[in-house]
Amino acid sequence: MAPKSKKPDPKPQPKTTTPNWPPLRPLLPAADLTLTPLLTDQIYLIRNFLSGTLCKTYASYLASLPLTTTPGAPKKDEALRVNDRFQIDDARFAEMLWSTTALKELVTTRFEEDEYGYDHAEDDGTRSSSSALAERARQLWGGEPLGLNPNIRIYRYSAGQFFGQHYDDANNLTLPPPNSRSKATPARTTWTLLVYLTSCTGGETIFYPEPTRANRNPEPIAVAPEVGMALLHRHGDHCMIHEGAEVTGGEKWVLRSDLVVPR
Ligand SMILES: O=C(O)CCC(=O)C(=O)O
Ligand SMILES: [Fe+2]
Repeated sequence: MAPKSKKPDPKPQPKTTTPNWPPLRPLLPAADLTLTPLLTDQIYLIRNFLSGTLCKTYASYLASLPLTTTPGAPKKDEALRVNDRFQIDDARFAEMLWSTTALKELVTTRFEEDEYGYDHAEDDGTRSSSSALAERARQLWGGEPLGLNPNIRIYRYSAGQFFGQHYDDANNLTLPPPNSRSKATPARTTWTLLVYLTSCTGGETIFYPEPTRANRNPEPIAVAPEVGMALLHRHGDHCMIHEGAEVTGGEKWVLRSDLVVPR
């Protein structure tokens, strides 16, 4: 009898390969976009951050990725959430999302334009000096913004799915060197970035302001997903408790990363 052939050595587990992300175009010109405060120092919106066409391309591309339904086994202290997720470390994509879109420009130089509905720096004939602007940027973002967290998360919520109330943690990470001549940068996350790729019924991201003496019962702030809208909210020690409300119709697709500053 022929000897049993030896089982081939188990193949090394294939690492999840980096997605072949569709190009980030068409995009609206950065000049047409603004970073609008919803709650100063806490929540900002960029409407039309990604174009409708691009969001359609992305939602159908992302549906081809191996999303997994959570919860698997919910860990202690984890928010109750039910959605389909995909997660990948992709520094190149994070850098593209930061630099080729309007995000970098809005976050580093145009973050206060809309604070009073107009660009007040020019009113008295003076422009804020670039060092004053940089200082205000550091205050707001918790440091000089370097880019986005390479940890890219994709969520799909179908009807009945949601993300229960929670706080987002700040995380330490090391940004890879942009080229062979530079060094890796120790960094930390300070703000959450959510980009809504679809609209849906329900599915609002809802923030719950802390009661104060002046307002013991503040109204929750609900953001309804809009195609292509980006939302930035402060996280870590200054995070507001928030949730992703249950989707009642359609699908809610979200791309999640975080703003990163030096540590
Ligand atoms: O999907 C949402 O609306 C919220 C997501 C969220 O809170 C998170 O990713 O931490
Ligand atoms: Fe969150």
